[in-house]
Amino acid sequence: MKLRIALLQMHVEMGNPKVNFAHARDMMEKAMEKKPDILVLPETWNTGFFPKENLSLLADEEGKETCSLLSSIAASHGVNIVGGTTAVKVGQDIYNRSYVFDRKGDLVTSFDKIHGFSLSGEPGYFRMGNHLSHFELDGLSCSMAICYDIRFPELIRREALLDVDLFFVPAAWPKIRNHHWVTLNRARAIENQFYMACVNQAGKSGDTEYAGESLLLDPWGEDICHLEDDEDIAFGRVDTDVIHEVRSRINVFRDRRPDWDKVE
Ligand SMILES: NC(=O)CCC(=O)C(=O)O
Repeated sequence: MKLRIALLQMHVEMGNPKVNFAHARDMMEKAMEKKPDILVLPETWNTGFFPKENLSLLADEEGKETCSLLSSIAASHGVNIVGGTTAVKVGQDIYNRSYVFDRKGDLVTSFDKIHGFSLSGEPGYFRMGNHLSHFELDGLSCSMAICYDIRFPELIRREALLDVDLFFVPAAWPKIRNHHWVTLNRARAIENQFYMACVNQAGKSGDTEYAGESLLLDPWGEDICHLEDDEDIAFGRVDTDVIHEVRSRINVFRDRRPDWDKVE
């Protein structure tokens, strides 16, 4: 199976959801000129990561505005959308949440970021998730982690054991640690032998300069496409035959020792 992925490396205006919703719509419409099968957005593209003074006022109530926009673009263009994340308010709680829509505009799944980035105080503002994500798009087995989550290989491996073909990573990763962003994503792709669609914010948002460097990695950890630091859209192809080829040459899923903790 072969699918074309569009990585929407977006600049996000801190604390300005109105501007960001309009901008996300424009970028999705622009990406659709090349008719990809899946659109992928970055982390917290509605509010920025994240406006501490008024997050509760700015977060999307029940995710309604996010879902309405993503669902309408998905249905009108017949495209799958991995909607990055938005700050979503449910009752008194705020989640860093991803919504995924299929080509009909139906909600496939939602997923909440698991590890709060304590350096930015995220756990004090967001309620973190407790569930793995696993879903299908056009018959492709998919999963996801959000930004800081990629520093936790034990989480990604648990997801990978669900026989994942394509792993998504929406992020708001600063330029100051861009080598961590690229290296960690590449390592996760190599060790789990799946494709990774990693989409970061670009440019300055609030006080932070984001790395950009969104990338589509193949199961050898090689770049299929790799953006620079400016806002941009990249396109690349995922081919499940490549996954089978890689796993038949070095079959870590067959050779692994889940009983390792009993080895002396
Ligand atoms: N948005 C984030 O989770 C930032 C993570 C990050 O900057 C890091 O892990 O380094």
